[in-house]
Amino acid sequence: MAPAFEDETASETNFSDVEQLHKSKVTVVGSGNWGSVAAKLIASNTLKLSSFHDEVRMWVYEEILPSGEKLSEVINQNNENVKYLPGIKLGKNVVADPDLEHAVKDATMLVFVTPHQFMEGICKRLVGKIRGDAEAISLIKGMEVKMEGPCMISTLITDLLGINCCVLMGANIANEIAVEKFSEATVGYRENRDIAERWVRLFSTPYFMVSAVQDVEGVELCGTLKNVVAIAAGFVDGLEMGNNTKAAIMRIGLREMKAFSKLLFSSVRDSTFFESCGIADLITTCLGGRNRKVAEAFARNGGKRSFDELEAEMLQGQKLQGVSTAREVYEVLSHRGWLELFPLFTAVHEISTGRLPPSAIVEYSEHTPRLNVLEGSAQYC
Ligand SMILES: NC(=O)c1ccc[n+]([C@@H]2O[C@H](COP(=O)([O-])OP(=O)(O)OC[C@H]3O[C@@H](n4cnc5c(N)ncnc54)[C@H](O)[C@@H]3O)[C@@H](O)[C@H]2O)c1
Ligand SMILES: O=P(O)(O)OC[C@H](O)CO
Repeated sequence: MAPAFEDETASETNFSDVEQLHKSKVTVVGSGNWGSVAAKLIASNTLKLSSFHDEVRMWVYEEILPSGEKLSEVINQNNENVKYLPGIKLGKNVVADPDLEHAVKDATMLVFVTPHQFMEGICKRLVGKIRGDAEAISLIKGMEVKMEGPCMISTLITDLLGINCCVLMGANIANEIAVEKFSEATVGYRENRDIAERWVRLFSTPYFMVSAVQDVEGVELCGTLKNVVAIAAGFVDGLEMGNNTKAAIMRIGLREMKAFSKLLFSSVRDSTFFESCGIADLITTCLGGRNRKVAEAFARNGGKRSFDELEAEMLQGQKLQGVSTAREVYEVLSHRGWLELFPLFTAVHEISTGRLPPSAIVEYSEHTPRLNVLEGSAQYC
C-alpha cells in the first residue's frame, strides 16, 4: 500500500505545483503612505482570489529608524509600516523586502507606487531583472520632462522595462482608505481590457470601488496635474481668501488640466475628467491633501520658508509631488510658448520658487478667458 500512497501524494503535489505556476505573483514597488495602503488592499484580495499567490512582496527603500532598527525588519516583525502608515496592520501575507531585484524577480504583476522623482532611477536598476511576461500598473502621480518633451511615468516604465503599464488614480487620500472609508478609483488602460479587469479585481474591495477607462494618458494626467492645483488651493487657504476663491481656483485649475492634457494627447477623453481620477481627486486633494497643507503653511509664512524645509518638517519623510510637477509643467509651457495660456499653472511655479508673492495666485488667474483659445484645439505632439 505504501507505493500507492506515495503516488497519490506525488500527483497531488504536481497538481498543486502546476496550479501555483499559473497564479499571478504581485510585488508592490514602494512602501510610503499610499504604497503601504495599496499593499494592504491587494493583500486582502490575494487571500480571497484563487488566481493570485497569497503573498504580496513590498519593496522597501531601506531606512534606519531612530531606534536603530531597519524599517523593513520592523515592518515584517510588526506587520505595520511604523514610519509611513503607523497604527495599521498590513496583512500577514505582506512581506517587506529591501532588495529591489529580489523583490521583483518572480513577479508577474508589478505595482509601482513611489514618489515620481525616484522612478527613473528605479526603472534603470530593474532593466533585465524582471520577467518578460510581467504586467505593470503605476499609482504614481507625476511626470518626467525630457529633451523630447514630457514623459508620463507609465511611458517611462514601458520604455525602460519593455512591459505594458496601466495606471490607477483617484480621490484616494491614503490614510482614509487605510481605515476602510469608502472611496473610488479609476484604472486607465491602453488596449487590453482583460488586463485592466485583472487590475480592477486585484484592487477592488467593498470600500474601494474601481472602474476602468480606456484612456491611460487622461487618467494619469488628471492624477499628475491636480497636485499643481492643490498647491494653488493651499495658497488660497494660507491667505484666508475663503471658499468662493478656492472654488474658483479649482474650476480654473480643472480647465487648465483639461486643456494641457488635450494639447499633449489628442486622445484624452472629456469623460475622464468626470471619473474619480478627475474632478473627485481634484476636490479631495484641494480639501485634505498634503500638497494643500504644505502650500497653506508656505503662504502663511509669506513664502519666507521654502517648500523643502516645510515638507521635511511637516511630512516627516513623505514627499510632495505638486511643487516639482509645477516646475515640470512650467518647463513644457515655456518650451512650447504656452505660458500665457496657463496662468494658474505658471503662477504656482513662480510663487513656489519665490519669484512672485503667494497673493499672485488670484491676480494671475484672472486671465482664464485665454484658455478659450485652446478649446478643442490642435495637437502639439
Ligand atoms: N499618500 C497618498 O495619499 C497618495 C494617494 C494617491 C497617490 N499617491 C501617490 O503615490 C506616490 C507615492 O506616494 P506615497 O504616499 O506612497 O509616498 P510617501 O510620500 O508617503 O513616502 C515617500 C517614500 O519615498 C521613499 N523614498 C525616499 N527616498 C527614496 C529614494 N531615494 N528612492 C526611492 N524611494 C525613496 C520613502 O522610503 C517612502 O517610501 C506619489 O506619486 C503620490 O502622489 C499618494
Ligand atoms: O496628499 P496629496 O496632496 O499627495 O494627495 C494625495 C492623493 O493624491 C489624493 O488622491
